[in-house]
Amino acid sequence: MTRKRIAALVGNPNAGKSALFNALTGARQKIANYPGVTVERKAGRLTLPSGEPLELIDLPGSYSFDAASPDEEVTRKVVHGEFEGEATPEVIVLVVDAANLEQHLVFAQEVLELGRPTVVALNMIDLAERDGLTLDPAALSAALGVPVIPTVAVRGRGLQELTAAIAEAETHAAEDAQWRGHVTLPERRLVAKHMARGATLSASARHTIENGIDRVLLNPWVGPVILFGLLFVIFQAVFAWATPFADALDGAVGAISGWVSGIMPEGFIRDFITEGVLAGVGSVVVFLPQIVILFFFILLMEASGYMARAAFLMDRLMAGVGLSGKSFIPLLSSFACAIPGIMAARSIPDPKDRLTTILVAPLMTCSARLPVYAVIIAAVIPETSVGPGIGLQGLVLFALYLAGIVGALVVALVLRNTLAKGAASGFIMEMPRYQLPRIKDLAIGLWQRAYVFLRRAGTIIFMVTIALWLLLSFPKAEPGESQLDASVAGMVADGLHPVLEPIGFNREMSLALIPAMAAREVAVSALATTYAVDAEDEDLAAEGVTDRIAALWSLPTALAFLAWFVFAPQCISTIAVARRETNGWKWPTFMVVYLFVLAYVFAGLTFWIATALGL
Ligand SMILES: Nc1nc2c(ncn2[C@@H]2O[C@H](COP(=O)(O)OP(=O)(O)OP(=O)(O)O)[C@@H](O)[C@H]2O)c(=O)[nH]1
Ligand SMILES: [Mg+2]
Repeated sequence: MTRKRIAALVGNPNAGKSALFNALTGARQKIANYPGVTVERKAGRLTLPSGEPLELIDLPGSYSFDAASPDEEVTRKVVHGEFEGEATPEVIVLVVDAANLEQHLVFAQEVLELGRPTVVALNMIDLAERDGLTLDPAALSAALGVPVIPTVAVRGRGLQELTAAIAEAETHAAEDAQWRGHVTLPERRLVAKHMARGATLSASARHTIENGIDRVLLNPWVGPVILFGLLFVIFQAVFAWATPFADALDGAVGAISGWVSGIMPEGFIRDFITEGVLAGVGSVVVFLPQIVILFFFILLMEASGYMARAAFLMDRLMAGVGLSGKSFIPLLSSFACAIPGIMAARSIPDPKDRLTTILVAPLMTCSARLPVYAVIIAAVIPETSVGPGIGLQGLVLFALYLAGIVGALVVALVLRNTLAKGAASGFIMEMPRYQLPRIKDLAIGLWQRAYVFLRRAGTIIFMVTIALWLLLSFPKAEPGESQLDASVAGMVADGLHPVLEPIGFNREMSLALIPAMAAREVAVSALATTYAVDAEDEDLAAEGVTDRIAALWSLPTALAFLAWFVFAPQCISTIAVARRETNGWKWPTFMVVYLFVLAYVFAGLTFWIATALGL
């Protein structure tokens, strides 16, 4: 048996490599309309026309083999066969953006100089047409000395031809190796210019609309206002739009719980289902609508091309704290989850910039905090409006996100002047073209996020909540004694509570913090389960966690809890990823310590100030 052949997708960032990879292998790698989306190598399987399988590798985008950033380093290593545990790819699929040909042909020359069997995918032909360009693939093929296949990755156009060419390329290795290029960058640029011209049959300028939009969105005064307004709308929407759906889900969970109580005899199993599964896990699942709405906006920003504009707008602010717009995208990705955010920092060339970005990424409000914020806000912040269309709850949510952002900027400023000293590096990022998001991509993206959220609820959140429920349920309380007091969990809470009491935390909150280290949402399910187990009668047990918090917590206590969650490093996976990305325990340890200190101090300040103000 012969070894499976390998082909690698290589090209500039944002050329559509991952889109092609997905289309060819049926994978679901992340694609988005800004440079630097893929930061790791990913392998998939492609079946050639002969029926033979081929391993296709998706790689991070690169401007040159003189790797500047860790993600480009991966590309260089894989292509040169220096990547551990992987053979050198036989075929290179060079992906170039048809609408950006001149720019993409610079790196293309470097790739062709390797003299390997290469096939060029002239991708984004549709965008080139939109821009009024008519290209001549045959002319380009003649100039490059390798086959050129026009493709539209996102519509599946040209895939068969590309697959056939990949199969062919393997058998014509020697013939393809005729390219002998130029060595210096200015020379390559000149060659790229000539080749792009030679491959362009006609060009009519149709850039005006795009430039017009950018004149507004990138305007130094108007641009930030629009960005800020957009973020504001997002957090209003998270509350306003989600409410009917969240209420419906909440009602459904309550109804199921009532039904189970009705048909099942009293006892261990019934309590397990109602107090552990439904009250606990159910209290997290009801936040699905909020999560979906948040991701709807994030995906929209990613797909349209606005993300890179936002990075550009933020560059000046970021430079003020010693970072650059390059850090903005990893930080904004951390709104979803700090893990991909920290990994996205691989596209930052400067090691100290990158380290600082990794260390502050957990301060950005990840989506796992959303259920925690939402439950506390719903319980203690009145549902009033403070202006036309501006709800107080959405405003508080916005303020919490803002607190995380400001915290990250301040910490970055301190780090850049102490531990990770250095001047702000320049910011160069190409602006991707605007695209209308495709409904199908959006739907798949939302489905994936919803699935991730529900899978978390069904696995880690479920298991941790059940473990906590067991600890809460035993030993059984004597008559007249509260179940929380009697249980093992109660004893643990008693141990931790003295440390947290000065900053206004009650016993249930202290207890909830421990399992929440596994996943932040568990703070909600832990509180819900604690209150369900500890409820003295059926009526109390039927109340949701929001009502119980509203009844039992003072406003300063609730605000202190929110402040804690803005800063606390409540997530073990993030710590693990930080270890992997910084190659050691030193920086993750530092990260955990500084975040806990900030959490304690700010929760305390919030509690004391709120109490002093008589809230
Ligand atoms: N109109 C159009 N859009 C495309 C095409 N191929 C990809 N895109 C879009 O272009 C953007 C970039 O695609 P990706 O596949 O993420 O690009 P990439 O080369 O993997 O980028 P990096 O991972 O950052 O190096 C996404 O928004 C895609 O939806 C195409 O043929 N036509
Ligand atoms: Mg990619």
